[in-house]
Amino acid sequence: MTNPAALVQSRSFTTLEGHRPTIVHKRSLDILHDPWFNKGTAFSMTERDRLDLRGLLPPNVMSSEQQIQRFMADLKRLEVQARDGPSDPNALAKWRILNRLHDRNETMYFKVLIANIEEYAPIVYTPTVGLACQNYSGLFRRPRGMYFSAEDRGEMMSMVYNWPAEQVDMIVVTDGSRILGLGDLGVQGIGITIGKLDLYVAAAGINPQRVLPVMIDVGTNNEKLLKDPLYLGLQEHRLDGDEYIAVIDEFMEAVFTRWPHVIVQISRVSGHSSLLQRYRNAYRMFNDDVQGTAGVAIAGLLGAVRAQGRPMIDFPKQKIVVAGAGSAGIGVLNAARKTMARMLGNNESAFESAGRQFWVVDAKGLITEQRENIDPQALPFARKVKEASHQGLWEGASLAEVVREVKPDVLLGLSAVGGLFSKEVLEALKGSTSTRPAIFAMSNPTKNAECTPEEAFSIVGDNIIFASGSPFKDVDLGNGHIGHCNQGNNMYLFPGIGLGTLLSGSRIISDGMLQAAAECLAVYMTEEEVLKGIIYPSTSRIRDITKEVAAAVVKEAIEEDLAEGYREMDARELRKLSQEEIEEYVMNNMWSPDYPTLVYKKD
Ligand SMILES: NC(=O)C1=CN([C@@H]2O[C@H](COP(=O)(O)OP(=O)(O)OC[C@H]3O[C@@H](n4cnc5c(N)ncnc54)[C@H](O)[C@@H]3O)[C@@H](O)[C@H]2O)C=CC1
Ligand SMILES: CC(=O)C(=O)O
Ligand SMILES: [Mg+2]
Repeated sequence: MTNPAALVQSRSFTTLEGHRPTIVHKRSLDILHDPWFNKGTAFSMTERDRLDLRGLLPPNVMSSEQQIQRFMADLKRLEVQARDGPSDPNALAKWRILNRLHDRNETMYFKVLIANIEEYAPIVYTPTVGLACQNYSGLFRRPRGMYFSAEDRGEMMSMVYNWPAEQVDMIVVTDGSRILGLGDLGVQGIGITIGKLDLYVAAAGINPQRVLPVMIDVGTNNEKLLKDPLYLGLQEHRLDGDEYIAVIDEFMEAVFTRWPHVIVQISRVSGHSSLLQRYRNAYRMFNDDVQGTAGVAIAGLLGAVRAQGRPMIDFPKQKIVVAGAGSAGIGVLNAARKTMARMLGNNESAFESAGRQFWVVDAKGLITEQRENIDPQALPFARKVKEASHQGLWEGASLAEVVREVKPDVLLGLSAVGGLFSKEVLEALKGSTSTRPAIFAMSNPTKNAECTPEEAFSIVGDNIIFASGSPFKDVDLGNGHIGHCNQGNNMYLFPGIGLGTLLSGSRIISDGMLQAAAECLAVYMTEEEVLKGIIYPSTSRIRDITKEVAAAVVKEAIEEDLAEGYREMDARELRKLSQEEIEEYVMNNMWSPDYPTLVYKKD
């Protein structure tokens, strides 16, 4: 609505050239992607509202001086090479190069990623994505995804319309509170949602135009970030309680109003279990840290039983020590107990006796019923004091003591404490009663792994099963033998759970669908591979395993009568499909990175 006469007039009143407004014929992302007009984080709040930019930038408005400071700090940091452990000193540089390609040409980016997934999954996902999140204020260039902040309360329903895509299939959302095992990274946690969605595209073939990374910035309790003048997020302490829930409620309502068929994957949020219970029957959503991790661990635990040359049905006999009773650990414990109970007859007494197979150690040691202020989630796994004392154990016994007394078949870590499986703990595991003890050092990123495969094989012995959350190289055991290092990461499940849910059209993600996904992964490896100690596929097979997982999820949704169909495949047609046809249907709906022919058409 610019009046040219008014413009001419305003010119005669202003003395400084720079005070004249610039007329733009663009809005929203088109401005952010235009180097002539883009101001990045320096767009003021009123400009963000005027130009439909609200939600497309991190919430903290920066001055141009601060922007330059941030850029210079980042440039200088290059000189002090950012390292992610000894494995790859150039990891962050690779992340930047890939990120730039992602911004320029998505088709080419995903072609590169899919063709070299084994090499670049560790860059766009764990471990390097953790480093990228830690350095995000410096690495931030072109925004990707949406930001909803505590200050956007009351506005979210309109803000979602600032996103340019008419259809969104997959949202991964975080509040940045617990990024991998790296703690509270606030707004910088957006990086993990981008990394997870990269895997949705690369592994599940979700169309990249239909994915949306989301950061819900409710503040941060990271004191360093609260004081950093260059931090991009809200510099307030985190909201919690009802205020926190109200923000997430508003977000969920907004995205499901605009995109009723979207699937929301919650990742690394603070109110993990209550949020899951709050939304799982109302929305198409799941929590990958709780449910995805549980499924991957179950598949691995069953693989470890097979690797001992025993049938999977022997799983309920396994003695399992779990280090870490947070969202991931409790998710695994509940799922493992249910799986055992099902194998034992699925009744009350089966469930009771399954519970006795677990010993849980957290930061305060062994959890028994004597624990003060016990987390209600951990309570079902607390050992009875009398039983513990018969075993020579007590409330708060150390991990090494527990391993020494229990002599477990499995030692599983989800503690985020690097090196927790110390020499003493691994020495104790040598006393395991298993013919082939299994070690799952599942914490991410690399430096948080409870132990390395070298430590495990060299201390416990060659005849073990080893898996870690972040990738490590196999170990040369000498004499031509290889100690396999499996990657036990929820990335083998969440893309297939999302794709299967999408293609089935199920309105919710049921326990049965999650169980079907885990069972599919558990039987994916051949007997021969499992006996060699290979219990998870290599990343190079992630597209294939994802297709299988998605097909298993579709099948289960049909069996549970939840499938409502997708596009022209309605519920009736879906029900007629054979197993092979379901797989074909899944494959035919996976996006591939090929250039389409473009034709210009006026709106
Ligand atoms: N491999 C995978 O697919 C996944 C791995 N993870 C990893 O699991 C780790 C934990 O994640 P969350 O459960 O979300 O964290 P959390 O913060 O909710 O829980 C951490 C738990 O570890 C316990 N802990 C701390 N110090 C300990 C010690 N010295 N000994 C024993 N336990 C100790 C704490 O008491 C707490 O129970 C992270 O490193 C994360 O990256 C999480 C999800 C998936
Ligand atoms: C893999 C993953 O989701 C985590 O470490 O949190
Ligand atoms: Mg996670």
